[in-house]
Amino acid sequence: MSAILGKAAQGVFNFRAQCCQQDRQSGIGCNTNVCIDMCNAYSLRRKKFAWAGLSVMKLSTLTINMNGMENRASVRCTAAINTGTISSFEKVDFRKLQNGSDIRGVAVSGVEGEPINLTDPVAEAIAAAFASWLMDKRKQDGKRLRVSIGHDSRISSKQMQDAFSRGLTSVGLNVIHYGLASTPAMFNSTLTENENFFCPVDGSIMITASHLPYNRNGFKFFTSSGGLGKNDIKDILERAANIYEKFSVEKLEEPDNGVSVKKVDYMEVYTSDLVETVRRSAGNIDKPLEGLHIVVDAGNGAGGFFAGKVLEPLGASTTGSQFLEPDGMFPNHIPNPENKAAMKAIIQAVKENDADLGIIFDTDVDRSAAVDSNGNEFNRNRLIALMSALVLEKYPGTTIVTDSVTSDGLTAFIEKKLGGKHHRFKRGYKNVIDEAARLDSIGKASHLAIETSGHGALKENHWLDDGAYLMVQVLIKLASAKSSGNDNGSKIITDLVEGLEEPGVSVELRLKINQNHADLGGRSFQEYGDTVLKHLESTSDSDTKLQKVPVNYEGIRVSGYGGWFLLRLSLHDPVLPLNVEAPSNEDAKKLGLAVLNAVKEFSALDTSSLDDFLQSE
Ligand SMILES: O=P(O)(O)OC[C@H]1O[C@H](O)[C@H](O)[C@@H](O)[C@@H]1O
Repeated sequence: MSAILGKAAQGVFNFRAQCCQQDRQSGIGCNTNVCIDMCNAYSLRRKKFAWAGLSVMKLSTLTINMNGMENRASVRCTAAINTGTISSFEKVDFRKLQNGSDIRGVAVSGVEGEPINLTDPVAEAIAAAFASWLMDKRKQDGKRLRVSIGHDSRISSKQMQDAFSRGLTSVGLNVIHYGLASTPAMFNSTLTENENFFCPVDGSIMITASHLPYNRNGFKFFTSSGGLGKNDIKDILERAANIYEKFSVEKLEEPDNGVSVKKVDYMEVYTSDLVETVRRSAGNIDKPLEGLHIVVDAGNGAGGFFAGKVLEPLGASTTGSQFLEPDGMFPNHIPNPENKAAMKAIIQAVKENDADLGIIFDTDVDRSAAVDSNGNEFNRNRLIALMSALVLEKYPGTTIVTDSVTSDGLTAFIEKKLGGKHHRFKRGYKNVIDEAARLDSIGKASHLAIETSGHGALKENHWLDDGAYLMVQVLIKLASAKSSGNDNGSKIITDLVEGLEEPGVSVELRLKINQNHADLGGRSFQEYGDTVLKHLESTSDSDTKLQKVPVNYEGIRVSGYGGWFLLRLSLHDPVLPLNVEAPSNEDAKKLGLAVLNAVKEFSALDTSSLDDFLQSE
């Protein structure tokens, strides 16, 4: 199989190399968007493409139509055309595309210092590599594997989708396009039993870079066992680098692979499942949210469906919902519930519309947050407290697994008020989910894995990391309160987090490690960061005002001055994020100063954000 894979993958790349070579010769410049259409014409209709006849005018038309951007301002179309101009076969360090358990890169030019590294050939190589990984994992029983592809609203997503599709079909996999979709829906498609929608698929890809700026893009991969982990991604990128290396060596051969490429509206299936879940839990009432006013803010990402396809069928009014239309330039605010401007926008929408509830999603809808009718946020610790309360009503005593930056007040709330157990683990949604599943599998019942970032997964939902499903839990609570005669809007939700102690001050400062600094002395930034952390640990041990937290899974977490700090290594960046929580600014500064005194001798560490915090009023 791998021989076929190599051959087929080379076929596509050789053809693309020819396209782009002719492109250069014609003096037009290598426009990747045009190559897309040629290669589709080639691999799907198996016809050779006549390059010479394209005029510059036609190039633009093709690009605009292919990007599905007909309705956008012309300035954006121009941006997209420019972004397609790349030198396709430059050397690429595939390892650099790994971002934890995701792949992320720059897909659009125009941002200084951020050259494109997610070109079409790179995406095709990754697709072919994913296919080979999947074929190794699955027993095929002679059946052709099928893979679903969805994408968020980014301006490069459609282009990436087409490149990915070519990479998969080139090695003989069937492909089903979902178009605009959410990350959780893509995972769901590996579980759905519905042949009308070609489900379940053997594997699934979401094209997204979550909340990152418009010029980035990336891939998340799923099988029915869940999202791929770090090691799988490393494996796929190594395979992709090999595939990429080999092209332009052999002559083009037409793969006789008889693949099918289909398009279905899978979001229809996913959203009707969510609707049915609420109806069922509310006692099979058709419109259990009738009379409630709920506004949604999708930040122009992929989450706009939640208003029209989930809330309205359930009877809620969604007037005043905002930024539901996809726009990959994200003109209103960053689609990220951790972003202050985003939260401000949804709070304002709730207040202006006198709504009962506000719901906000990130770009690809694996994260969410809510706002009650008074504008109180259910975000970060408060979101975890709310979800813990809902989950512990159903599963008393269960363990809630969270990331490492959660507050002491949250632990007290989960354990003392709700009667559950709090297992504060590491940052990273995949880490949190895997840990909850692991605990559960060894008999320590765990039903919720959730991060302060808004990622959350329930055991009952296959540990699927789904911002929409979290909000469905809130809707179920509102619906069942309504059906039992409690018509107080979101008050029932607000009451659930009563008693959660919140810190007076909570800050996150990100201390950068300058990788080119002589103080690293040949060490990696991880090694350097570890040395900083060890030093902080020993200075904290000798400070009588500070106590190291006994159970801690990442970085150095220390209690003192009525609060705590955590210094740890970022999952992705050469950065040591520092979280500090304390009853007052004064106490927070004492904690910050303890950190500064310990780390200031490390000259490659940029402590300016901590200095600024300590000097602030
Ligand atoms: O370690 P950091 O740089 O703070 O990033 C950590 C965060 O990275 C991404 O946003 C992941 O989606 C989160 O699950 C994770 O918690």
